[in-house]
Amino acid sequence: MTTPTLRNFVGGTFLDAAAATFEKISPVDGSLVAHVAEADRGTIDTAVKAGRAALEGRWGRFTAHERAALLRRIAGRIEERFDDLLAAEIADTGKPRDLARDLDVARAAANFRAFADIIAAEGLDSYLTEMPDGRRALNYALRKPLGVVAVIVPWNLPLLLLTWKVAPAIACGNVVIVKPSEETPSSATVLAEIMAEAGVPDGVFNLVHGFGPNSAGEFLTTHEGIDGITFTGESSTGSTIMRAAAPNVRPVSFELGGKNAALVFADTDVDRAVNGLTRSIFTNTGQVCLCTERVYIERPIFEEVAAGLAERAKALVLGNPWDAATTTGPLISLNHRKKVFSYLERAREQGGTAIAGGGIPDLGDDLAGGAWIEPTLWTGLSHDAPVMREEIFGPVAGLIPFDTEEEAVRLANDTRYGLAASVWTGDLERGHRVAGRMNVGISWVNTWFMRDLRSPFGGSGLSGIGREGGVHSLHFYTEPTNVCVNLSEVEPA
Ligand SMILES: NC(=O)C1=CN([C@@H]2O[C@H](COP(=O)(O)OP(=O)(O)OC[C@H]3O[C@@H](n4cnc5c(N)ncnc54)[C@H](O)[C@@H]3O)[C@@H](O)[C@H]2O)C=CC1
Ligand SMILES: O=C(O)/C=C/C=C(\O)C(=O)O
Repeated sequence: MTTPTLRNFVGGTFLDAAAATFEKISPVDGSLVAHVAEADRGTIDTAVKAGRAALEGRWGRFTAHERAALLRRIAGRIEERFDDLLAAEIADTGKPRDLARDLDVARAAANFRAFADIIAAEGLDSYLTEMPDGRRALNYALRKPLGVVAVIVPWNLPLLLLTWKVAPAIACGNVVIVKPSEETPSSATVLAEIMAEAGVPDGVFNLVHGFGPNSAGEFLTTHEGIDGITFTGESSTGSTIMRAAAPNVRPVSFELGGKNAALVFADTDVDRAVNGLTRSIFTNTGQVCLCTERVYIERPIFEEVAAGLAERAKALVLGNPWDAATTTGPLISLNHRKKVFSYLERAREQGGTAIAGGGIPDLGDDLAGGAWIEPTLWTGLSHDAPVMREEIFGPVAGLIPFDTEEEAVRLANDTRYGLAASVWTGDLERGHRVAGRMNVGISWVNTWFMRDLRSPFGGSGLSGIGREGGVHSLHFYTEPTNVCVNLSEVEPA
């Protein structure tokens, strides 16, 4: 089979020529997945112009009802092209087939349907105003699209995160220029085809490939024609993008890293907690911003929970993503493995004990070139160890005992991140109380990653700015114009 060349999609057309291309390498075995056309400044400029033309043309006159119908057509087409998206996502990430099927691709369709429903149901923010002198007025806020929105996403859940932003942006009448991660260009390219097939007007969805600094990412975020930026990725990249947005005072929505804690109380159902924690530590090889990397366990059940988790970690099956038995894929790249492995080395140097994993597995010659790493759990580390403080973004967590609820809350909140937490307890009153005290955007009780797309999603501190989801997305992707109509017959002189 010939290696595909993935192209930029601008103004409704896949562009033929690109000055430069780069290679996408499989994290499963190091093989070549695709050649990818890198967008230069000129390509970004053409995309901005195509977007602006769409806003000024037919797209700018679409009603909310028409946009909702379009989103539903896109969702339907995603389902028809399900197998292509699945293959693309697996080729780029190496994630297990069942995970890509049930999470990534399924959520892509769900994202479009959810925002079709949300935009169709959206009402106006309105007030009947009564002035002290007896005059009355009707105040209502019209919501207008921001305009040309830059969408920049990472490699961990490429299609899920892309559609999580594209769906509400389009629902609100914007045009988008999306830049997937250089590590995961394939599913976004299939999505561009789907957009055309679903009848999205030219220029509404534009796709540019490339890297961050001195490449498509930087060219996009610094372009004067961009009206807003939505980004998911590393906190330091968010900071760079914020600087890029500053000269033109553009709004940003950031979903950044996390160092998420789980609090396990002695009154919990241990089997249930171990099930949930196994998912929360190891799903997608720990490469979900919501994954648990710190587990605080009440002392009386520490050994039991640690043993249960270690047993489950050792039972995970690493291997070919298409094998039904595989539960765990590789990390995204050898480069990322180097970073994750450095935490394992440091944990060992600092006296940690790996009760599961701790190294690089030998999966045979076929997979020797892949970015594999063992699911790893540490005990014996202090709360100040890098494994307990810094975002690792891999299948690695540290377990630490605690003695009181107050101590557990203090440890969990002792971080500059503020994305997610989970609380495991048989006492629901305690569950509500502790979940509410977590300084995070998302706090789960006796579960993890159970999403309602209408609820606010995002983090505080180093974990982000703003919330997306439901009406929160509509607020980011629109600019309100308040209209005040005097209902009285008089106007004071
Ligand atoms: N959701 C999350 O919390 C995620 C966190 N990470 C963390 O980030 C680390 C690095 O992963 P990367 O994919 O390299 O994250 P990253 O933040 O560097 O990249 C995310 C996206 O931003 C783009 N980008 C990078 N620099 C940019 C710039 N200056 N201007 C505009 N766009 C730019 C990238 O090309 C990519 O599309 C991981 O090891 C992990 O710790 C990674 C992915 C998701
Ligand atoms: O469910 C979502 O909308 C998002 C989940 C995960 C991330 O945002 C991430 O890993 O970055």
